[in-house]
Amino acid sequence: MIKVSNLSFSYKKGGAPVLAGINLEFDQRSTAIIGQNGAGKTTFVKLLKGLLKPDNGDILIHNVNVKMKTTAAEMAGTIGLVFQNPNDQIFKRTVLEEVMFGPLNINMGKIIAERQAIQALKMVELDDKLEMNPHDLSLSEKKLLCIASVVAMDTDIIILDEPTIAQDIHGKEKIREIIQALKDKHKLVMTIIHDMDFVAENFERTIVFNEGKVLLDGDTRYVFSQKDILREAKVEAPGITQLAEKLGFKQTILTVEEFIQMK
Ligand SMILES: Nc1ncnc2c1ncn2[C@@H]1O[C@H](COP(=O)(O)OP(=O)(O)OP(=O)(O)O)[C@@H](O)[C@H]1O
Repeated sequence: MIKVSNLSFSYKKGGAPVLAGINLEFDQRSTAIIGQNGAGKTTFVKLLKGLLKPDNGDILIHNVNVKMKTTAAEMAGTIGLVFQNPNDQIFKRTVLEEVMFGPLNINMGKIIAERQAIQALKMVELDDKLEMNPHDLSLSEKKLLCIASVVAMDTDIIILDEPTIAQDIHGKEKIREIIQALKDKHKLVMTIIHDMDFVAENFERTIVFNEGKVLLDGDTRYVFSQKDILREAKVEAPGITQLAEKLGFKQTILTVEEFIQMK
């Protein structure tokens, strides 16, 4: 679905690279991108989305080079990106207008755009707030609204930047269900996230970024078994994984349910 070759980027011309020599391929496996603050994760997804231009290297999405996509609508129809901070994304006067904006922008007709928007708002349980001003929603609801705005566009690739921040247990459960529904529709769901329990429970593949490079990449279970490399990247496996390891479990445990079964 996505092929990234030899990708490099720096914010200042001739400055230190924020990303250097990234080679990655993405298929439909749900993928978490982890790594310490400043590792380059957000920069990487902005490059995928075409919001930044690479200094070097290529990004092919469905075999088309991102460089060749010229209009905002063309880019928007390919990848949906939900920003970490909803205030960077929200700008319309009502919840419904906000979620219809994306579909209309990629040239869906008004009737279809409204249907898509209402379906997406049902998914995040905000369909009873269609006429509300988005800025009057709680932070948790604003984040769900931003997810709905991207889901409504029905792109094959959906990237969520820190979706679980500001969510309580109910909000997290809702996000879990949304991710599962997107996976069931064979979408590539990618997330940048610091919540390792959520990674272990929901993502098949995990990529560890460190100082602008890919340090580790593989099935989530394999990645969380590599404790020395994780330490180098200054990230920790989930608590339950570490506990099982300390208790001498041979297999890498990812969830409480697995832990109970293995006991
Ligand atoms: N607009 C910008 N201008 C200049 N430097 C930037 C800009 N945005 C990010 N950076 C720098 O690029 C580096 C990588 O930042 P990036 O936001 O991609 O990291 P990250 O892994 O997503 O971090 P976090 O987990 O904190 O979101 C950091 O050193 C950051 O300070």
